[in-house]
Amino acid sequence: MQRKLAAGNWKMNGARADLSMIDRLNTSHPSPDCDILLCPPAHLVSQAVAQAAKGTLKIGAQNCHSAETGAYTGDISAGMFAEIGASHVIVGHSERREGYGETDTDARAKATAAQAAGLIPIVCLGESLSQRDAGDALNVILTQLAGSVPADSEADTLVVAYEPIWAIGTGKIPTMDEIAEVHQALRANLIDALGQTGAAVPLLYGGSVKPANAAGIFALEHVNGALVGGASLTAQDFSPIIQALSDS
Ligand SMILES: O=C(CO)COP(=O)(O)O
Repeated sequence: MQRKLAAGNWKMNGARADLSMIDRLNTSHPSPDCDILLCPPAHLVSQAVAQAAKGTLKIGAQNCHSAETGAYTGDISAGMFAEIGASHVIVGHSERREGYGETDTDARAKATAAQAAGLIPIVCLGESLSQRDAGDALNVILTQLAGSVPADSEADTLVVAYEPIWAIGTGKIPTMDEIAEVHQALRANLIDALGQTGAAVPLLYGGSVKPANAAGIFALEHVNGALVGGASLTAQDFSPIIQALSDS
């Protein structure tokens, strides 16, 4: 069985005071097969780890460099995030692919570096609206999967997140059939590539996940959790999503 994961990506939002929501999330008790993760901006990771230490909530980073150390002004390596207590790192997010020209090769290099440092990479994939309208969504997503996932991943060293670009921050989500079709294809391809490991890799859906639509999404086969942006910024919105996943 796959572990479930409710992951919050704060993106470039949040201040120290907002870390108080960690105490509220840590008092929720999801089912034992369900993990909760918050990925605040880099400057808050260390303090978030300290604040989360009393409970089971995990803290991750939103990006890392693929090198261990070196002359990369402004960058932070996976090992550095591991040293301060992070457990996961998001790689290949569409906002990195679109805004910084990151490729599948970059995403795989970062994921490989994360695994080497003991972090679990959350590898993000997703099509644009024009790619979906052209009937190319599955092809795009499976090409990204093949190019972005490290070949020697294990079930407990990899998470894959399907995030259609047009659903991020828009309030629009694909139909349940569309999400199910993509997750089914991701599962089949991961099994082809990784054998039984591929059957156990957690698959997340991301893009406008809200308290109102979470239960329907989590009821789908091969959806093992969510990567949540806007609705992870407050405990009021994130808690019911965690509860829906725990109950699924
Ligand atoms: O990009 C996302 C998470 O990584 C999704 O963001 P929203 O939940 O705000 O649509």
